[in-house]
Amino acid sequence: MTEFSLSDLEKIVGERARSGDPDSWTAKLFARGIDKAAQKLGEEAVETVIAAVKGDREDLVSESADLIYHWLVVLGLSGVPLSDVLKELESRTGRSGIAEKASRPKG
Ligand SMILES: N=c1c2ncn([C@@H]3O[C@H](COP(=O)(O)OP(=O)(O)OP(=O)(O)O)[C@@H](O)[C@H]3O)c2ncn1[C@@H]1O[C@H](COP(=O)(O)O)[C@@H](O)[C@H]1O
Repeated sequence: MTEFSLSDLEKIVGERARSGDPDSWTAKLFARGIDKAAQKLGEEAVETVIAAVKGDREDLVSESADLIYHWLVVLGLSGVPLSDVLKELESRTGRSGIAEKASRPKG
């Protein structure tokens, strides 16, 4: 299991966005703004769906990586930290009772 996390990628995206490096895809996307970044996110989502429906495992992994990267770019451009999304997801575990069920003794 890799140690690499979404939080690591969020940091890289933030650093590359601020780098001004002409070779950086991240810096280019940030310069082009939210409309272009959101469009790319939509395209990667569609490509991920196609890979899943085709049952192409290799493409599904690759397109999922593109999707998550572009999603973090859109979050960054929108000023939404990843931690806000994780907090929202965490709050939903309580809503469904999964967290309580997991800690309850069996039997
Ligand atoms: N994870 C990614 C990542 N996934 C996809 N991409 C880029 O996303 C782009 C999408 O490719 P497409 O073919 O869909 O787009 P395109 O045809 O080139 O562009 P358009 O014609 O649609 O405008 C490609 O240029 C990919 O290289 C990524 N670019 C960067 N990262 C991460 O960001 C880091 C910093 O990258 P740079 O900002 O490029 O230094 C990298 O080390 C990676 O960790």
